[in-house]
Amino acid sequence: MSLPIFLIGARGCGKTTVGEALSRALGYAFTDTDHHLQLSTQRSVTEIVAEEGWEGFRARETESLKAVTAPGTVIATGGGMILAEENCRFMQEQGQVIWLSASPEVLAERLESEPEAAQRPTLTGRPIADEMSDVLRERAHLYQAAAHHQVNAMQSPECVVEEILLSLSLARAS
Ligand SMILES: Nc1ncnc2c1ncn2[C@@H]1O[C@H](COP(=O)(O)OP(=O)(O)O)[C@@H](O)[C@H]1O
Ligand SMILES: O=C(O)C1=C[C@@H](OP(=O)(O)O)[C@@H](O)[C@H](O)C1
Ligand SMILES: [Mg+2]
Repeated sequence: MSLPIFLIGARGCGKTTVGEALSRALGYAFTDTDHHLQLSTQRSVTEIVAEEGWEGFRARETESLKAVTAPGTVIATGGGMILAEENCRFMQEQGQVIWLSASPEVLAERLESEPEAAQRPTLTGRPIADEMSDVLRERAHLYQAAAHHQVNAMQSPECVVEEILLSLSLARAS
């Protein structure tokens, strides 16, 4: 059985972009917890947060994670998925968890050039570069603790996919 692969990491690290490419390389299905949430509620992340607050969004995010998890699937999670211990435990038990790691400067640069406001309402109300520093300071240890493998997300999506495939094959061989 092919265990699901969960991609975790901060906004802009490439979970959605790399996840699609990884699924093609493996012949797996691809799914994204935020896309699932948007389809099932017919609302954007920004609309859900405006109507239900972050607490409401986080509860829906946990439901979404469980709904999309299946064998032979690459799952791009939202950047805050690791905030709930329940989600971390679930991902670790169900499959392989990969952290796409990048510096706050690289993340901010990507998000400034393509903000996708409907997907990414502000988390702190601060300018994006400051927000990404704050977020990584708070969350880096959570990404690290949740992940089976850490990969460098500051390279082309093709190279990130290669590094993930290498990590998975090395883990299988050991
Ligand atoms: N490895 C990469 N190199 C350069 N740009 C990237 C890379 N991965 C993603 N991007 C760009 O960064 C932005 C955020 O990517 P996305 O996949 O939506 O990240 P996430 O799902 O982790 O928030 C998009 O504009 C995407 O094209
Ligand atoms: O970091 C976060 O808390 C969030 C990241 C977003 O997903 P991406 O990481 O795919 O942008 C989305 O789930 C929501 O805006 C919250
Ligand atoms: Mg995404």
